[in-house]
This record gives sequence, C-alpha cells and structure tokens, in this order.
Amino acid sequence: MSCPMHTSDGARLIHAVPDDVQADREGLFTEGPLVRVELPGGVRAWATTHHGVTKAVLNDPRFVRSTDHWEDFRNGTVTESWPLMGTIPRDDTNMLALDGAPHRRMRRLTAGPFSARRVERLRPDIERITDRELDRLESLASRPLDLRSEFTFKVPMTVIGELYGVEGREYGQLGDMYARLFSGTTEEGEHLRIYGALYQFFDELVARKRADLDNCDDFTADLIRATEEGEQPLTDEEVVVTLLTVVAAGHETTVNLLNNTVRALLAHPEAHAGLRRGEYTWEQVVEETLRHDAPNNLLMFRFATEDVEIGGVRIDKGEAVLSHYGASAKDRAEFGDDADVFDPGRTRGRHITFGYGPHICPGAPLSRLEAGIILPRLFERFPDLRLAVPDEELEVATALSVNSLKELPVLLRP
Ligand code: HEM
Repeated sequence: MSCPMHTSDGARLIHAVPDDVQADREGLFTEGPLVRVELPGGVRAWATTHHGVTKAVLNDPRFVRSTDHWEDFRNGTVTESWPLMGTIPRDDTNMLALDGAPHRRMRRLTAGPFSARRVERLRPDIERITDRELDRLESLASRPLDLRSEFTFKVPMTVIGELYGVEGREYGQLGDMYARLFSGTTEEGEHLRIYGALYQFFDELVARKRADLDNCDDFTADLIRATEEGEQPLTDEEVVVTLLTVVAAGHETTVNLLNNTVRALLAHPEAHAGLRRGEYTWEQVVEETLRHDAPNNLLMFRFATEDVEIGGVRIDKGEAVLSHYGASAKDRAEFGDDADVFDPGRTRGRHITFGYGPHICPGAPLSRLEAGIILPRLFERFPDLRLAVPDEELEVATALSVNSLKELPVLLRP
C-alpha cells in the first residue's frame, strides 16, 4: 500500500491543505533537520525543519534567491507553467529576489521608510481605524460572523493605505483588488490583470506624491525621497515594486497573525484567563502565537550555489531549499520539551518567524504594533467573543507560503 505522507522513494509530500497543520509541522520536525520534500506538481526540494539549521541556511551566502542557480529550472524539469512559480520573486527590482550587494543596497535605501519610528507615527491612525471597524461590528454582533472578512482582513489593509498616504476614496479600490488577489479563487490570467492594475495604481500614486512632495509625510513619500539620495538612489520602478511587495509580503501575514492569536486564545481558555488576570501581557501572547502558529509556513525558495554539507546531509549545487518556519518552531532543543504547547509564559527560545539573516522581515515593527493595538481593543469591546464552530472544524485555506484560515466564524456576544 502506498504511504499518504511520502513518495515511493521517501520524499515527504507537502500538501497545500494538510489535514492538520500542527501535526504536519510536528511530523516534519521529527523527520528533520533537513527533509527531502515533494511540492504539489511533483517539484522536489529540501526543507529545513530544525531551528538551528533553518537559521544557518537563512544566513549562509551560499544559498541565494536567484533562480539562475536552480538546476531543475535551468534544465526544464520545472517550467514557467508550474502553478507555484508565481510564489518565487524573480524581478530584480524586488528586494525579495535579490542577493548580496544589490540586496544590501535596497535594504539600506528602504531602512528609513520601514523604521520603527516611521511606523510608530501610525499608532493614532491604527487606533482610530480599529475603533471605527469595531463600531461597525456592533451592528452585526447579534449573529455569527466571519471575523476574517469582516474585521481582520480590513483593518491591516486600511492601515497600509494610511501608511502609503492613499486618499480616502481609493481605499475601497485598493482593498477590492487585494481581496480578489488573495481570495485563492483567481485564475492565473486574472492574477496578472490585477497585478497590472495595482502597478498602475501605485505608479499614479507615486507621480501624484512627487508633484507635491514637500507636503507629503508618509511611506510613499519617504521612498520617493530615496530616489534622490546618494550615488545609487532608488529608481521609480523600485519604488512602485516596493509598494507592491509590502502589501504582498505584509498584508496576509498580518491578517493570519490576528486570526491565529484570536484562535489561540479561544482554544486555550487557561492562557486567556491568565491574560485577563495580568499574568501574561498581550506582547507575550502575540509572540507565542508567532512561534506556535506562525502566520507563514515554508514557501520561500533559496538555491545552493555550491555543494553544501549541512545538518548531516549534502545539498547539491543547484538544489532548492525551503525554510519551514512552522516545523522549526517545534524544535525541543530551542524551545524545550513542551515546544508543541501554546504557552505565553514561555521563557525559553527565540522564534524566527520574521526570518533571520539578510532578508529578515523589515515589516516586523508594523505587524507587532498592529497586533498590540487591534487585539486588545477587540477583546475589550467583545469580552465574550467565542468561536461559532468547534476549533477542529476551522478550515485551512492554504499552508504553503502562508498558514491561512478560510474563515474565522465567531459569535461576538453571548
Ligand atoms: C506577522 C506578520 C509577518 C510575518 C510573519 C513576516 C515574515 C517574513 C519573513 C519570514 C520574511 C523573510 C523571508 C525570507 O528570508 O525568506 C519576510 C520578509 C519581508 N517582509 Fe515580512 N512578515 C510579516 C509582516 C510584514 C509586514 C507588515 C511588512 C510590510 C510593512 C512586511 C514586509 C516584508 C518585506 C518587504 C520582506 C522582504 C525583505 C527582504 O527580502 O529583504 N512583512 N517577512
């Protein structure tokens, strides 16, 4: 009989929608630290599943983002028509796709716009946006609702609009385009059309801001100012691609962080009670959710530029390596024997859910700020918030690059 978890030659199968995300992560950790995996469509790669090996790969310049080094792509084993090809950034104006000096240049030029100082200035806006959306939820509080579509998807999208300095009437347009993009139901052609429309939207935003730069104080204006700095300033195209990338990299992940934290508190009443009694802070709850139910999972490719011995295996030059954030968070050596337990009081270990090394997430301050404002306000307004279905019935939309629930059905009031 064939094994549902492995191919006939022993590679572990990665499913877009595993039966149980936590059990899948646990299984990968147990097989680790480096696991031969097969992705949907039969594409082979290695997955790092232990904390130390994941960090080592993320920080090793012999593993790069450029697909020029991917043997299976060069020899045609993987083609452009592979459905997951779109998850691999390949545009040399996108920091996610760059390596070495060109990547360092982009990070340097965007450090100011991404800084905790710039992001902190959004605090009153995030509070206002959250309260407005909570007021709106009041009118829906008498029946079960999907918290994801009604609240946790909307607030971070509006915050990004605020960060970018988008005008009021444009929020709906931007939100609709991204809602369609992330719906999981778009055909490949439609994806490209939406990307085209977004590109045009941001191109026009940049032109408008540039014409009135002295009066603009937002992330977009900061990026435009970086087109006038130093010897190798940002180009206009890099500004637009960075605006596109931030939404792609930062929206769905933040939505998942909010959903996963709500879910964790509702599934762990003892932790929830500890939070209410002041034994844990919101910060501890959010950090433990980032570790225990990481909003991102594994799909971020790197390719070996030479043969590398690591974690007891040899990765050949040209092979693909994925960092499994979810499995790495199960590492007993880093987090202790209870690594599989949700414990906001955990003192051992440091999660790497925001990455490690040169590509470490520049958006971490924004998502932490958002979670620290939105979640306490939600639970203050609706202290009896509870799931409208048993936790086991919550359906996963995908657990490939992000770890995302289809819906989060809740009851806001008893
Ligand atoms: C809970 C929310 C988030 C999580 C878990 C997360 C996670 C990550 C991780 C793991 C990486 C590194 C990927 C790699 O090295 O392969 C990354 C990169 C990135 N993230 Fe985030 N992220 C989050 C929110 C955000 C936000 C809010 C923004 C924007 C404001 C953002 C913007 C980016 C960008 C631009 C990169 C690329 C950095 C580079 O390539 O140098 N992220 N993120």
